[in-house]
Amino acid sequence: MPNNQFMHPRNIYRTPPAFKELSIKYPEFNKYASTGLNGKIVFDFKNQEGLRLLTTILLKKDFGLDVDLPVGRLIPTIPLRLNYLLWIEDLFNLNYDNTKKIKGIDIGSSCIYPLLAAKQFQWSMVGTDINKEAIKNAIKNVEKNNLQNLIQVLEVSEWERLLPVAVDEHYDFCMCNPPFHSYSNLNSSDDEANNSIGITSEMYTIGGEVDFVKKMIKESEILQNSISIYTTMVGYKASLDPLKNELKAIGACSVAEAGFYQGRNARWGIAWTFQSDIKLKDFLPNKEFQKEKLKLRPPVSFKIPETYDSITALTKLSELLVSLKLSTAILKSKSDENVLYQADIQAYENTWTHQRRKRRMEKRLADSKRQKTNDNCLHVESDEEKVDQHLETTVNAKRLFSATLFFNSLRIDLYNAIWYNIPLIKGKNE
Ligand SMILES: C[S@@+](CC[C@H](N)C(=O)[O-])C[C@H]1O[C@@H](n2cnc3c(N)ncnc32)[C@H](O)[C@@H]1O
Repeated sequence: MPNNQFMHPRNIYRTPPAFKELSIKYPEFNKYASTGLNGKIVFDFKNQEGLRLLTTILLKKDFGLDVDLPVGRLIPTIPLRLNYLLWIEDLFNLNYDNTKKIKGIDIGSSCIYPLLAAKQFQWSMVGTDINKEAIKNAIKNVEKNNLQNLIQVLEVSEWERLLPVAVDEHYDFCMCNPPFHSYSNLNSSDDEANNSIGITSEMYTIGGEVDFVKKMIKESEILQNSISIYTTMVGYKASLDPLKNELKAIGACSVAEAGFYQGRNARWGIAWTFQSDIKLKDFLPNKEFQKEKLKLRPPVSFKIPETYDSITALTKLSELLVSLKLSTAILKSKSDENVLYQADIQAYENTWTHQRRKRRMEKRLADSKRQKTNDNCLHVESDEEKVDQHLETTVNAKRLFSATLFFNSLRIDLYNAIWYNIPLIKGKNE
């Protein structure tokens, strides 16, 4: 699973679940799994029924929680829930010793956060929701797990976030996984909204998550120290800036942010406090990784046509780098006879986004020309396309990169960006 190295260091799902073990222990799991040619169990993550089953199995196996996840409702991905909870735990570790009894509020609760928080950390939680069905399911799951002593479930009105719960009582924290999307996106082309599974009130709210959290911020301004640490998750990174501006405007003492990465999915967190004695800390594993990325990113290899000698391969690759406007500084080491070519590559602008589409268009054009001229170099283009695809996926977040390219008649290593395998065929120029 990509992105797992960005999970919270204490997240048990940094090591993906052992599907083989699950398939033996839970025979019903096999309905959604198959054995690949390499003997590995492949799970169908796109199947909602399968995903629901996997989530219930993991909750049982890893947390001793017996949870009913109703059909048609949001299926809570546990690695994400843990990433968020573990960041909150980090914030407590910064401020309190581990004997402190923690009391928190979860706004918008199918009860997954309170269940995990109570079971894993023994925090006592109040879970609120506006949806009667969600409340009913939450209560059922709390009772099923005998956690009534730690979890209370409350129905609240759509217009409120924290006030009804925290007005007369102090809480150590609050958390929230708000409906991300705005009703104006209902039936729109927003992929994120369209791909989410759940009922409308789980996913949509007036003004989207920014307005939802702004209301929470407004209430926090009234409540001040009634809650020591306010936190929320957001589904869009772009929501962080308007929320941080809002927090600045109301004079929050300190603000921190977090990145929750799991599988191919990312979410963000924001925390604030009005207490000057409370310390907050960012959790931005991706940013840390950006600093370290040149050391960490594993190379990816691509085969190039067997008919290429190393000079041809190098020429093709150089053409590609030039077309991507990458600056290439040749660093050929004279001392090492095996090194034919060594270069330092820098990107100053994002020229690779949509390269695949551009290539496809160019290929189509070239194909139609080729039909006329009966040219036979189709193979070469498709390999270049592969390199493009890789560059596109590797550096897709408009991330500029620097890479070192070595060429020694065996392979070209674009360290941290690409690993280009060159077969050992000596050309007549070598
Ligand atoms: C994205 S779901 C999150 C559910 C659960 N916390 C999770 O992480 O799986 C958002 C939830 O917020 C609830 N909700 C919407 N407006 C609310 C409000 N004003 N107060 C409390 N809950 C609300 C919805 O009914 C829904 O259950």
